[in-house]
Amino acid sequence: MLPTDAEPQGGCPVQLVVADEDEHSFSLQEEALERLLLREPVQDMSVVVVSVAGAFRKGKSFLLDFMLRYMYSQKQVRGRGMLPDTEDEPLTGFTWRGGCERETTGILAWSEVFVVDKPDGSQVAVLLMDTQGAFDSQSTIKDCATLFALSTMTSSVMVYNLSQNVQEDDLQHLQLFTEYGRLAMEEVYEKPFQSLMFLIRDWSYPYEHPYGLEGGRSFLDKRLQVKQNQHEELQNVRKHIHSCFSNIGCFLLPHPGLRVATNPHFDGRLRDIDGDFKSELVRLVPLLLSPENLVEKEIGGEKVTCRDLLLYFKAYMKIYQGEELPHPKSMLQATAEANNLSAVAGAKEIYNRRMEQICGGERPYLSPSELERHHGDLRDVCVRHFRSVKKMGGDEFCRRYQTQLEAELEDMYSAFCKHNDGKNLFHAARTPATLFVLMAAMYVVSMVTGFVGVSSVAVLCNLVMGAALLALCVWAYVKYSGEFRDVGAGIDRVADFLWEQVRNGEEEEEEREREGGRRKRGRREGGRHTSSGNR
Ligand SMILES: Nc1nc2c(ncn2[C@@H]2O[C@H](COP(=O)(O)OP(=O)(O)OP(=O)(O)O)[C@@H](O)[C@H]2O)c(=O)[nH]1
Ligand SMILES: [Mg+2]
Repeated sequence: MLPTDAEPQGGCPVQLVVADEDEHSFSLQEEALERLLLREPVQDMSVVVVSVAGAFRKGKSFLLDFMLRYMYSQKQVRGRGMLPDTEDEPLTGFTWRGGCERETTGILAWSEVFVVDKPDGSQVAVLLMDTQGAFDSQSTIKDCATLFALSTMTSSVMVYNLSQNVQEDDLQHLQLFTEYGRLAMEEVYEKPFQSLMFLIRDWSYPYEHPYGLEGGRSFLDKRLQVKQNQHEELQNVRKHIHSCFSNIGCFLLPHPGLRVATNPHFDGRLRDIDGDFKSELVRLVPLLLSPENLVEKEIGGEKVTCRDLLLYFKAYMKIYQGEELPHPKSMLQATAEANNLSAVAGAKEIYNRRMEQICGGERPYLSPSELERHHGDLRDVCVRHFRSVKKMGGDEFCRRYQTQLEAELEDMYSAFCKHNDGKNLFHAARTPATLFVLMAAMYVVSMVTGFVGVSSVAVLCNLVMGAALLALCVWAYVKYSGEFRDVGAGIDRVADFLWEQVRNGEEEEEEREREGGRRKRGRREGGRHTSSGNR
């Protein structure tokens, strides 16, 4: 048994990842991590990282403190047990407490990295890590996924702490969080993570599956079994979990007794803990931490040293702080988004199909006003269709997608307009016609100015005519061959510009004439009024 003075005196919990509650962001305490991992003699040793993660308020930190006791007991007297001689020793280490509000935030590690001699003679560094509990009322799904994923990615043994049973949603969350972790890993490994230990607390069915590792194995085999006639959704979760971890185990732990669970003054002393719990705990902790069972952290089949772990931590953190990863969402939000997106896609499909029938591919040119009328009608049909599809998320949420749909329909409309314009023969012939008119005008002006003797202007006109002829030839070649399309587009732009100038000139002229006509009519009517008044 562990002597009292072997309690974790020297060490303390060190915050490695700090959670910002308001911003829902995380930051790595690089200095603390460096102090922890870059110290002699552990920095070049292979590292074993044991972390405990799962929902909040389920005794994770409490369990880690027993692991600490075990590590200190190993350090002091080989072969001694993990429980202290005295039954009245309070449990210290990672901060734990009773009550319903969360305690641990971010990720913490124990300040002492333990050096352990393995039976094969090698020395490894053992790091214990505590993680913020998932699903507390202040964290979003993304926060929970980030911490869980970071914990999984950096540990060699991950204890998934569950209460009473393995529910389907426990598996679904594990799937979501590990997928989020896998996404952040640059290289794709067949089995990206190492050991996963399902730890079921307060196991109440020892008559079906006995406490401990063996009972856990038979229970988990049943739970994670992939069956032929199982629904695809259930199969996928199970296959995913099997594909993520190289080694999966399960341990069934009994309830520690009512004093542990409900007494506000319980301070962790063994006297208050049920015998069954203590005897199973003594079997559980060595399974994870005894020298022969230690699992060294590997990434891509390579053992990781403390120094490497520091680099991995920094790299993973950078990815989670960046914007390139998708945001994990709550089940309802993800479903509502999928519903709305599929309704948007359905409405767009209707619009596209009908517009294709009206003005698509082989259909002849349609007047722009007619096209706009069709677009208006169809837009209403599509929006009505979108609204009629049953969707989750509520009115306000759906309105956002309706606005998105309307904007996308306008984009599609402008693409159809362009396509329709392309079928207008006169539109297509605008560039050669403009160039041709330009050439003819330059020819006439050059003839007249040459005749009158202003030869410099005549030469200039000839030059412009030559340039227009060259542009016409190049344009024709581009249209025929489909090469140098940028040059063709440039010529089109110049021709359009000239065309618009001439048209603007004509419109201004017409406007002036109309204005003049109105004034004349006004004067005539004014004259008529005064003459009738005189009469
Ligand atoms: N029912 C039950 N309670 C336990 C068990 N182990 C510890 N507890 C009690 O659970 C309470 C919470 O313990 P913590 O270790 O602080 O829980 P935690 O999971 O770290 O909580 P957060 O840090 O808030 O996520 C304490 O009152 C413990 O006494 C257990 O196996 N079963
Ligand atoms: Mg805790």
